[in-house]
Amino acid sequence: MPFSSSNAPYPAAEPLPSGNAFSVLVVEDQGSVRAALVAELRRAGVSKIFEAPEGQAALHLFKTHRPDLVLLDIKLPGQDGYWVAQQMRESEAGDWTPIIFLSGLDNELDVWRGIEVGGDDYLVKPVKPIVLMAKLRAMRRLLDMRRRLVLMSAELHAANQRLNEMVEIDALTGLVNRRGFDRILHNEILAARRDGTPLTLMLCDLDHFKLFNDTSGHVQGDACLKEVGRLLREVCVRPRDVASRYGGEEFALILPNTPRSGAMTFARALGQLLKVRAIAHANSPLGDILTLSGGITTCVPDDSTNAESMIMRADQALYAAKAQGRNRFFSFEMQMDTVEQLRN
Ligand SMILES: Nc1nc2c(ncn2[C@@H]2O[C@H](COP(=O)(O)OP(=O)(O)OP(=O)(O)O)[C@@H](O)[C@H]2O)c(=O)[nH]1
Repeated sequence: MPFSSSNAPYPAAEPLPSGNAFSVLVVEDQGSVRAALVAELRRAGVSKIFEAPEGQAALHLFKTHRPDLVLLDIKLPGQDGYWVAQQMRESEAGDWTPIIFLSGLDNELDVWRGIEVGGDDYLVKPVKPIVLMAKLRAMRRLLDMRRRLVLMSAELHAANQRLNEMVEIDALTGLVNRRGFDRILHNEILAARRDGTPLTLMLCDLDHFKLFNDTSGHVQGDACLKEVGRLLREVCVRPRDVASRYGGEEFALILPNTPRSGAMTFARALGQLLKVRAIAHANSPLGDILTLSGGITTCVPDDSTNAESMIMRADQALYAAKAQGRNRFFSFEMQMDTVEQLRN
């Protein structure tokens, strides 16, 4: 008798909790045993049941329908249940479907081998309906728990990504903040070193911005910074150009694959755009509109180049631009060339 009907000492097998549909693949070569299992599963409320008499058909059904649980006989014509279980596990790639082995063999070595090849439990035939139901319930509980975990982990991953984006964005201007700037500059130095291409870093500082705040107030000052942010985003037309807010009224532009001449053209275009936009700066000693000064450094990075050294050079050039009267851009390397020429 393949399926035990005597369950007198046990309470009646209760159906599975209703809710999400639950599907089971029954792999059993003996038609009568299979029919008995299927009938019992139906009684238990299993909504979808797939049947296979041997391994290849079972694998095909498994891959096509991805059932929630597999009841798998060990002795099958052709490849045995151990092999089938192994193939199922390999085809899942990170996923998990509970597999319960069914066999008339009740020796411990079979249990060990079944679990070893990826089985989750083992039932000795004839199977009592109440035991089958208990196992189904337990597996379903595990499956539900796993699905919740997978969902939670996907949500956590998405939240982490959002958080990462948020912490690299400056709240006022919407530009990349200092943290993002540090990361991107570091990566671009590595990329430019690898590709042997010129990288430009430009530090820009608004001229007499303290005066702007003192005259127009902080709210207007903030609006002005926002407008400058928009403008910088506009001039960064290449996909890898990055405009960032480096500090209070300081901005930094990372311009990959941009040589010295290109950097100067870029700086001129930026100055021109700022002039056209004509943001009022009533008390500026330089005129009645907002201006900025910039320090530029350009290099094909070598092993000694790092973010600190590039920032230092751009900062030095910016200092010179301020000292020479503001509303201008200085290139660190061009200054060096000039110093070199004066020495000769
Ligand atoms: N409204 C506003 N002002 C800011 C913000 N961050 C920095 N500032 C102001 O920017 C001003 C910078 O002043 P300074 O460093 O003296 O520079 P400056 O007046 O622009 O003079 P130069 O750079 O030498 O031309 C200060 O008044 C800061 O308070 C901000 O987020 N909002």
